[in-house]
Amino acid sequence: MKIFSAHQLKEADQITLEKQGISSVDLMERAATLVYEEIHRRLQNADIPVKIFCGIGNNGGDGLVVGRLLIEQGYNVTIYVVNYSDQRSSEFLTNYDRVKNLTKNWPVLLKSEEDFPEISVGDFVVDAIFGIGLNRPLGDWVASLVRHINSSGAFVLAIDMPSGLMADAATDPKNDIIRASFTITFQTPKLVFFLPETAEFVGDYLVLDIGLDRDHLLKTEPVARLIGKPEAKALYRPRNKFSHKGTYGHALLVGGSYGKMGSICLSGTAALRSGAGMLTFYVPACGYEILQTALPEAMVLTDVHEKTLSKIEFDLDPSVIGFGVGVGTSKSTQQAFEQLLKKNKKPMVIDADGINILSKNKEFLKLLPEGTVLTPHPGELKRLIGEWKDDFDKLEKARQLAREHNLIMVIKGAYTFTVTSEEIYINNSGNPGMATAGSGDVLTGIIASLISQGYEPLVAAVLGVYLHGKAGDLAAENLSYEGTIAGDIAAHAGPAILDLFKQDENNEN
Ligand SMILES: NC(=O)C1=CN([C@@H]2O[C@H](COP(=O)(O)OP(=O)(O)OC[C@H]3O[C@@H](n4cnc5c(N)ncnc54)[C@H](OP(=O)(O)O)[C@@H]3O)[C@@H](O)[C@H]2O)[C@@H](O)CC1
Ligand SMILES: Nc1ncnc2c1ncn2[C@@H]1O[C@H](COP(=O)(O)OP(=O)(O)O)[C@@H](O)[C@H]1O
Ligand SMILES: [K+]
Repeated sequence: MKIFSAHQLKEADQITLEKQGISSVDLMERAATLVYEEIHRRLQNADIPVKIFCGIGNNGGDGLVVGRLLIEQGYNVTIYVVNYSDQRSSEFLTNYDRVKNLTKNWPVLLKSEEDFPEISVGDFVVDAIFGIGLNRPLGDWVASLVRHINSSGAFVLAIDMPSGLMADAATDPKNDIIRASFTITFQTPKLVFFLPETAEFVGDYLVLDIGLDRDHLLKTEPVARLIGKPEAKALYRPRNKFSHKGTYGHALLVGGSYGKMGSICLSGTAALRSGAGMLTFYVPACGYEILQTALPEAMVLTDVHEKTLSKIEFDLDPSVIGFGVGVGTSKSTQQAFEQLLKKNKKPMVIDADGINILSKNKEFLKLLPEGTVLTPHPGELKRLIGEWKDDFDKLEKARQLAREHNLIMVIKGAYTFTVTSEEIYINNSGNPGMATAGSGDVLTGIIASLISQGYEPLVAAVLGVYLHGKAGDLAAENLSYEGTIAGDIAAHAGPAILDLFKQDENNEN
């Protein structure tokens, strides 16, 4: 699914109005009617107080329409107008009159803190104060209204965006932002729904297709793409009946150290479980028996050194090299990595201490082959690109590094972002059960495996991240979040591939 900026959405609104020959009041009616239907479907005429807080722009206009439709349906609704300015939009005004015509009363006007109504835990609050038009922090009393709503404990449904968040810019965490229980958003989710600093304000979200012009949206380059099952399925390439193990490449995983051989074992298991034709480990000598025993399908080459890597030399022609898992950052390992980079031309996936070594030796970056995939978690990323001011700054810095060295940056998190010099892909699978030691090692193995099978590194990263998350989801279905460990994620890589072709009841990933 494409993610558009506020500017792009406003442009699409305009084009839609022209092409469909409708007014913006009509489009607002259409969009807000869909919101009303969702609310009505959930509340089923329950007798709970519905309190709708409307701004004076078009987000407020949506709130007025929703309020009118709920009143017509017999709900117990109070509409409040958050009168932060006199510049009411014309769509707001049209719907303001429509509410008056229906109820014979004007909505309740809020102009300062003294006007705030009581909000009880059992109320159903609708936040229609600001949508994608917010472009600066909330003013004084509006900010305290947001605090008032947040501290009420009531269920809060945000229309389009939680008020206080901007669609495509960072919000200072000190600012007040509606903490929505649920957000119903129009046409596409917004970028801030997925960023660690802002995602928590959105709650669960639902995207409503409000019928913006399809042709225009199709040809508009989005700010990011959300990768769910349909997108992942489109990337998957089925196997040829007459293929053999050579068709699916030979993955070489270099890493491990004394006491950390499990990490590379997890990567290797995931690599084979996601389809690599052959797998060789290159590890310190102490890993030999461990790996031959734990994963008999793999071959093992060893370093002369017992506990850490000191010289990476092998007589095979790998399709991909995965480096860094459990490898440590000793001086000799750093040197061995440098020597490997100097002679290697094969695609690479670099994780964990491999990234830490790059951070300590920035000059190694220019030795990386084109399209190298780096898979940092936030700590590793910080060592690599330095501190960031906010999530947008982080994305920009990651993008700059990607551009400078032709890299694919897989920034891991609850929503993993894959960033190239041009594009952003946001993964929509995975769960908190994956916050467990070694789950990142599994991802390294899956991405290396897909590259070894012939997928382009970017496709391997995007599809690999999706399959990894889905494998975590399938594992947690049987084992619970708490009971899922990294090995279970690796074991479910195959079921995650099978799941691409399963029809879902609710059409979600
Ligand atoms: N036909 C359509 O277009 C459709 C639109 N739809 C709905 O419209 C929503 C966007 O509406 P909107 O553009 O009117 O912006 P909204 O978020 O209501 O803000 C109002 C104005 O407030 C201002 N402002 C900004 N920050 C401020 C601040 N901190 N403190 C005070 N004022 C501030 C700023 O104006 P400014 O002062 O910058 O000139 C801004 O314009 C969208 O989210 C969706 O819900 C749907 O109905 C689908 C069809
Ligand atoms: N809450 C979560 N939701 C979805 N995925 C998660 C969550 N927590 C962790 N993950 C995923 O688990 C993996 C953790 O990787 P990492 O931090 O490198 O772990 P390790 O170093 O233990 O292998 C990442 O792919 C990340 O996206
Ligand atoms: K809102």
